[in-house]
Amino acid sequence: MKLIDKHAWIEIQDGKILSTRSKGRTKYYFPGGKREAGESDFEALSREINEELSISLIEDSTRFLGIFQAQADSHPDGVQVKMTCYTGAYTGTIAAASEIEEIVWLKYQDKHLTSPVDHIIFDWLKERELIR
Ligand SMILES: Nc1nc2c([nH]c(=O)n2[C@H]2C[C@H](O)[C@@H](COP(=O)(O)OP(=O)(O)OP(=O)(O)O)O2)c(=O)[nH]1
Repeated sequence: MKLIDKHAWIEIQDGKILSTRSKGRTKYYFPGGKREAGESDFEALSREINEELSISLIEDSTRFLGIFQAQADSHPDGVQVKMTCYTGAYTGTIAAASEIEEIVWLKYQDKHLTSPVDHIIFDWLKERELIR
């Protein structure tokens, strides 16, 4: 089984969760990406988040949330994506950069606009009353 190992940043404000859409895509994804050789978890996460959202994550505030796995969107059946999710504070102003075309704040009822692994994350957050 092929496994795509990713880190993702979960940012909730006012009960809504930040999500992104890349150029040429229809589904919304949580921001993040794959580790490059030699990077720590925080280095990988903060690099990806800076590239996609133009902000800097603050290392001391970063907290592990959970690991979630499902079929990867836009890949053949059986390819799974594993998302290691973190929360954390940041400096700067969120603005779409590089491949990101759109940034949205989604409610639980918007879950269907996202990928399978994000459905699991939405349910997990809703059970804990972290999103509305
Ligand atoms: N960052 C992120 N990736 C996700 C989410 N849900 C989900 O299925 N993925 C999948 C989409 C990508 O097809 C897959 C592989 O990521 P990748 O880092 O290899 O993607 P990529 O930009 O090279 O895109 P791809 O052409 O391989 O699809 O991870 C999500 O919420 N956030």
